Amino acid sequence: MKEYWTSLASVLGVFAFCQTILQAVFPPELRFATVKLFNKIFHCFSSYCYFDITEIDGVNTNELYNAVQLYLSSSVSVTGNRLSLTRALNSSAFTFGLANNDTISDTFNGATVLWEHVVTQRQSQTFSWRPLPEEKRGFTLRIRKKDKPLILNSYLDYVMEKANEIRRKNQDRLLYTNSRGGSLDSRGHPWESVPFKHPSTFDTLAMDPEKKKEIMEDLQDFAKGQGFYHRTGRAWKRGYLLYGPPGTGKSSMIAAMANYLGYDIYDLELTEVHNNSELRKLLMKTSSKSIIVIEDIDCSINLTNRKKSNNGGGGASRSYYDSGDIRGGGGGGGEDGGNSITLSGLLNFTDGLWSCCGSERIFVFTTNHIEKLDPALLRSGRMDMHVFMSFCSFPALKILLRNYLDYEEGDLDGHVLKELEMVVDMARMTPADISEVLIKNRRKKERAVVELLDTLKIRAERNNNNASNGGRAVRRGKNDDEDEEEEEEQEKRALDSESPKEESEIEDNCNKVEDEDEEEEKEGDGEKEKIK
Ligand SMILES: Nc1ncnc2c1ncn2[C@@H]1O[C@H](COP(=O)(O)OP(=O)(O)OP(=O)(O)O)[C@@H](O)[C@H]1O
Ligand SMILES: [Mg+2]
Repeated sequence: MKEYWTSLASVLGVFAFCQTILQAVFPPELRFATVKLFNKIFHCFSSYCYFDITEIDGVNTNELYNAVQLYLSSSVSVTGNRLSLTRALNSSAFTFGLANNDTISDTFNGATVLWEHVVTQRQSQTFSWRPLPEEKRGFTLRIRKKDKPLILNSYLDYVMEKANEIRRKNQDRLLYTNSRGGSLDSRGHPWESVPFKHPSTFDTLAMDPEKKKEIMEDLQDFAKGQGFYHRTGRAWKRGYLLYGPPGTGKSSMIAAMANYLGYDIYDLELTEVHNNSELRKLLMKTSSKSIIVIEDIDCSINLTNRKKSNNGGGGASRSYYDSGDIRGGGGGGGEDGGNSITLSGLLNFTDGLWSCCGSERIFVFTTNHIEKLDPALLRSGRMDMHVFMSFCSFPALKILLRNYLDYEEGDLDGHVLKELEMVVDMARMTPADISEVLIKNRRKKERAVVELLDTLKIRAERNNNNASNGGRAVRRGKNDDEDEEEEEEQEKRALDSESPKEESEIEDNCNKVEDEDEEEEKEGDGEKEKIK
């Protein structure tokens, strides 16, 4: 035993001596080259090749890393022994993942591959312009050399496709916002995200069925149109402009689109963007299969060369200038601090070369005042589809009755339906107004219909009277904003003063229905007693 320890000590001694000589004689570059050479020799004799898929690729987040993580989460949950388990904030689903530095094998077309999740601590002295995550994460894929030409590309395509499928199936889509201003998070993202759970779908959306069908088909064509866009040399993107009065379902339509296609939403708050280059960076950080939304575009950018100052209502704390710029009120640049996005910057965002960095993206702009938009924004090819979200029509009303009261076409009395049809267009009520009436009385369906009919009739009559007092409307117009605003104010005040009357009338009618209900109940009780 003693002899064994003596020989071990002498071997270690010789090894240490050689190392000291090596360090003393050879410079570090040579030592590094020697290690590299050894590695090369080792790889020559190894029958495997390795591919590193790092989480952050230079400055961008590597889409493949996220896809692999998702793809493995589905297979890991079944087979793995050691799993990492996460649940994102507000998310309903648990996600299984490969634990740090753990491995899992997978088979594809008869070949076996091995995935390793590699997590290492980032060295603190690493210099970076922005804060980096403390850990460096990545996956290493090991494939037999002989399998590499056969499977590598098709396997990675398969992984990407599967990951997309899983995401869509999980319904785990994200709503991104740039409300943090220009600052980046530790992974270099300017966007913050929350799980997107808006329940609006094309089924619940009250609008003309023909128009709805057209939009759904257009979306389907777009989603399946990779080949078409490639063949025709067009960027794989599409623009929608949704316009119409408040409460007609523009935002609901965006949610329905996202739910229909399974896309994420990027809700771009222009008032938080300080200049064109920041806008471009935001665009670069959006992923494919997403909808990029700018709501109330007419309020975010001055397109009419009118001087107007905004006192900060509704989050639009900006001043507007003749140049068509918007300047960041809170951007620290003051009026002339150089913080501005221009209309051309915005057009480049949707249409220029930068708009193609990524694919399969839909741009949606919404506005209540299409007439205020610059023709450049409306030019054909820029916003491919202009969708007018109108006041509630009769077909849309039927959808609301079905959704809120569970009334199908034949359930309602034909006479009531006819009456509804006659007044609904003239009433010019938005689906939002109508759903308010319905939701208030959803437990008493008949009362809901009576109240709705009364409200529609009163509104229709008022609109009729207003139309016959047309002189007022002619006097207005002339592009005089102050007049316009004052008239809006007056109408609002008139509306307010009318509403008590409306309510009392409606109340009377509803009381009638309630009395009838009570009588019916009494009769019913009487009958029950008789049966007893
Ligand atoms: N077409 C519609 N179909 C179903 N519900 C609707 C529709 N339009 C409005 N609503 C209801 O009214 C609410 C407000 O609608 P929404 O926010 O989509 O309107 P909007 O057109 O985006 O309004 P704004 O111009 O003020 O942003 C929705 O939550 C929804 O319940
Ligand atoms: Mg909206």
